[in-house]
Amino acid sequence: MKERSMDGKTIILRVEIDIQQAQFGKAATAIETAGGDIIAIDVIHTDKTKTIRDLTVKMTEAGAADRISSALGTLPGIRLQHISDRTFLLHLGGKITVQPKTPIQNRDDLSRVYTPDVARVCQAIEQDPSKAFTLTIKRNTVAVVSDGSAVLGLGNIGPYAAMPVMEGKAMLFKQFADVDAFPICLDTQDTEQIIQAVKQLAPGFGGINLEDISAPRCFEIERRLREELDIPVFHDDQHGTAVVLFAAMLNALKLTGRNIAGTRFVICGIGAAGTACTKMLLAGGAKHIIGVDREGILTADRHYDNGMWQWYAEHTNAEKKAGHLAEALAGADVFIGVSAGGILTRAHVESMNAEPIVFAMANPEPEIRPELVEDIVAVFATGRSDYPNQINNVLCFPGIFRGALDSRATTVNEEMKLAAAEAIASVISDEERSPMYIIPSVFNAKVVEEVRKRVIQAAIDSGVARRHPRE
Ligand SMILES: NC(=O)c1ccc[n+]([C@@H]2O[C@H](COP(=O)([O-])OP(=O)(O)OC[C@H]3O[C@@H](n4cnc5c(N)ncnc54)[C@H](O)[C@@H]3O)[C@@H](O)[C@H]2O)c1
Ligand SMILES: O=C(O)C[C@H](O)C(=O)O
Ligand SMILES: [Mg+2]
Repeated sequence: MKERSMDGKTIILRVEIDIQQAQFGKAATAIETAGGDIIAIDVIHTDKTKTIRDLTVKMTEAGAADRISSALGTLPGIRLQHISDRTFLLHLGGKITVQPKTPIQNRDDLSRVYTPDVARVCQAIEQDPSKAFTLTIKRNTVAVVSDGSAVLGLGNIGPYAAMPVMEGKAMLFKQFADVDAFPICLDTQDTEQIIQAVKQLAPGFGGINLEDISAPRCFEIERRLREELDIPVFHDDQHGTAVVLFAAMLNALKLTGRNIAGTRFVICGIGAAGTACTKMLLAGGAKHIIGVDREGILTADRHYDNGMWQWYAEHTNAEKKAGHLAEALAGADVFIGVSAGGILTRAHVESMNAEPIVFAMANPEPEIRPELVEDIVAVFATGRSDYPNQINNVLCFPGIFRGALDSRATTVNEEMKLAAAEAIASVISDEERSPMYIIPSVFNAKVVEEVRKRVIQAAIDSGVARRHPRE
C-alpha cells in the first residue's frame, strides 16, 4: 500500500516551449524529478518558434505541484502558462443537468407538453393527487437536502460550499440506480425552517434524502419529517452509514472469528453517523459499546444537555468507563471512527486487543491512514474510494431509494434497513471474503440490484409498500 501515502492528485500543466532554446525532454525530466508522473501529453499548438502542450501529470509526492511549478520556472525557454486541477475542471458549471425526455419540435408537441393540453393533466392530478406518482417526475425523483452544517468531515461550511457534495450524490443516484436526484442546499440552519422548507418542496419528490446536517438537529428534523410526510425521509449520514457499516462489520467479525455479543466496540464521533451506527449494532446484538466524543467517553455518570448523548450514555458503556479515546481503546476489539481526520494514533491501535478491526470512516481524511497501522490490524476500512474496503453510504442510498420508490413505500423502516445491510454483505461469498474484501465495490452491479430486491420485499412484508412491483 506504499503508494497510498502519495498525493495521488492529477494536474494539467499548459507548457510553452521555445523551440530554439529548449527541448521537451528538459521539461519532462524536471517534472519527474519534482515528483510528477506524466501520464498524457496533448499538443495544443505548434509553429516555427514554439510549441504549446498540455501535460497531464499525476503527483507522486505531497507538495509536488509547487515543486514542479518552481522547477519549470528555472528552465530557459520553458514557460508554464497555467496549472489546472482536473477535479476543478470537472466541476466547471456544476456536475449535473436537467434534460427533457422528448424534444419539442412543433406547435403540436408544444401544446401537449405545455399549455393548453397540459391543463387536462393538471386537473386529473387535482382530482386524484395520487396521480402525481404516474403523471409527474415524482415517482423517480429524490431531493438531496442539506443545510451545509456537517459536510463530510469539513464541518459547517454552509449551503454554497455544500453544493458540490450534493451534486455528487445526485450523480451517484442516477448512475447507480437511475434515480433522478436534485441537490437542494437551504440557506438556513434553523430546525423549524428546514422542516417547513422540505415539507413545502415535497410535492415534486418521491423521497427525501437528508444529507450532511449536523447532530443533534438532524434527529429532530428527520423525526418530524418522517411523521409529517408520506414519502420516505432518510438521513443518509445516519442510516446509510449504519447500513453499510453493519454489512462490513458482519464480514469483518466472521473473518476474525468474533461474535457480535462478545466484541468490544469503540465508536468515536457521536454525531449523526455515530449514533445510527451504534443503534444498528445494538439491534444486531452488540453488548459492549463505548462512545467517545470531543469531551471524552460518554458515561451515565454524567448529565448531557444533548438529549441523544443522554440516551447514548444510558444505553452503552455498562462498565461506566471514564476518560478519553486512549482509555476507551485499551482492550477494545473494534474502532469505528466517524469523527474527524487524523485523530487516531498507532499507539492507540497497539493498545487494542489482538487482531483489531479499524474502520476509520471520516471523510475526506480518515481518523488514521491505513499505511500507519497496516502491519498490526486484522481488517482496515475507510470511507474513501482510493483504499480497499470503502465503507461509504453510496453502497446503500441508491439501492434503498430504488427499492423504496419502486414499491412506493411510505417510509424507510428498520426492516428495510436491515434487509439492505444483509443484501450488501451477501454480495461477498464465503470464498471471496478476505481482509482486503469485506465490502463490495460500489461498481459491483449486484449491490444495487440485491439491495433493491430485498428492500422491496421488506417494504411489502412490513406493510409500507403502496405498490408491488412485478419482477
Ligand atoms: N464513510 C461514510 O459513509 C460516512 C458517512 C457519514 C459520515 N461520515 C464521516 O463521519 C464524520 C462525521 O459525520 P456526521 O455526519 O456524523 O457529523 P456530525 O457533525 O453529526 O458528528 C460528528 C461528531 O464527531 C465529533 N468529533 C469531531 N471531532 C472529534 C474528535 N477529535 N474526537 C471525538 N469526536 C469528535 C463531533 O463532536 C460530533 O459529535 C465525517 O467525517 C463524515 O465525513 C462518513
Ligand atoms: O459523502 C460521503 O462520501 C459519505 C458521507 O455522506 C459523508 O458525509 O462523509
Ligand atoms: Mg454525508
